[in-house]
Amino acid sequence: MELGWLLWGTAVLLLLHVLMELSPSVNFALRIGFYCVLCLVASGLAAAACLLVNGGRTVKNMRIIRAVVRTFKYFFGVRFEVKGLENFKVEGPAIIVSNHQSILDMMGLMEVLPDNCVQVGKKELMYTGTVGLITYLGGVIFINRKSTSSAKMVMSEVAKTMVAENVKVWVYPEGTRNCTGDLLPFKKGAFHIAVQAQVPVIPVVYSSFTTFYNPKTKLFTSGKIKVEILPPIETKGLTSDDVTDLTDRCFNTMRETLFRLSGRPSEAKDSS
Ligand SMILES: CCCCCCCCCCCCCCCCC(=O)SCCNC(=O)CCNC(=O)[C@H](O)C(C)(C)COP(=O)(O)OP(=O)(O)OC[C@H]1O[C@@H](n2cnc3c(N)ncnc32)[C@H](O)[C@@H]1OP(=O)(O)O
Ligand SMILES: CCCCCCCC/C=C\CCCCCCCC(=O)OC[C@@H](O)COP(=O)(O)O
Repeated sequence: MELGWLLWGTAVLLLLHVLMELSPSVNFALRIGFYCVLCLVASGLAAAACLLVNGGRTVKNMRIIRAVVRTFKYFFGVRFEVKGLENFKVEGPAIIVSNHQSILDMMGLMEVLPDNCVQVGKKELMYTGTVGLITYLGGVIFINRKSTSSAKMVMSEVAKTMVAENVKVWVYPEGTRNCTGDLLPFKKGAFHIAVQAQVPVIPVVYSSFTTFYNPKTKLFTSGKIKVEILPPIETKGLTSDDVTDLTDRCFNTMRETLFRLSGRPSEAKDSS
């Protein structure tokens, strides 16, 4: 009886392996499916740990979430090469901005996440079962992207509480996932908060995933992600009139870094 199950199990695994070798789209679907199942199961377990250790919604839970998510890279053969971690060592609160390529970014986020740091996320994440529960318990700030006025109100409230509670806030200023190897224009919310709270902006750049991950071509193999934490950009003395300039400066620095980390010649070099 047990031998029968073992044989069936082996046969199913072999079949999946052959299918994955034969068809890139099956390979892609299975790997992404596995990632989602892993997130859902790990979130359930982490949520129980968070409730037992910290009792409810608090940024302290991010330490537990970070420890769990840091094991995910071994399942997918993803390696990280991190530079500039010392730039996170600024005293007190800060706004961290980074590029957002895929749902896989949660691995890169947790790889470098400093203590006392929460993220801004779309409110739809709350309805993803255990993943929604863990984002809630971790203190993620939910915004309604369909309502600019309510998103702006939440962001302005964040500018006040982050200073009072000494937390860093991680924002994806592109506002959506973008896996093209370039950046989308930045939305200004993160930079408004930084100026309102008079806290530095710390840019973080992840190299392009396109060599090992591309949902359009159904590519998902193992690969290396370079991460660079750039020096903080001070905002002391800046006013709302300076937000556009601050946004542009940050965008240009991050775009140059993205191209350098991804081995793509920058526009300036292109035209020369
Ligand atoms: C254990 C296992 C676990 C496994 C799972 C792991 C889970 C781990 C937990 C971690 C979870 C992380 C979750 C990450 C989720 C990532 C996301 O969801 S990304 C999507 C959501 N994020 C964002 O959208 C952030 C960036 N967006 C912005 O900053 C936007 O500006 C906005 C505030 C949302 C508003 O956007 P929009 O409505 O599109 O309007 P704009 O064009 O940007 O702005 C209009 C206008 O208003 C000005 N303005 C913007 N903000 C402010 C402000 N705070 N104060 C004053 N004015 C503001 C802006 O300048 C524009 O005016 P202008 O004249 O054109 O300049
Ligand atoms: C009971 C309901 C069950 C629902 C099950 C849903 C399954 C979801 C399972 C796993 C998902 C793992 C995702 C980890 C968190 C990813 C956060 C993220 O990257 O969100 C994307 C968002 O930033 C940008 O959104 P868009 O690019 O604008 O879109």
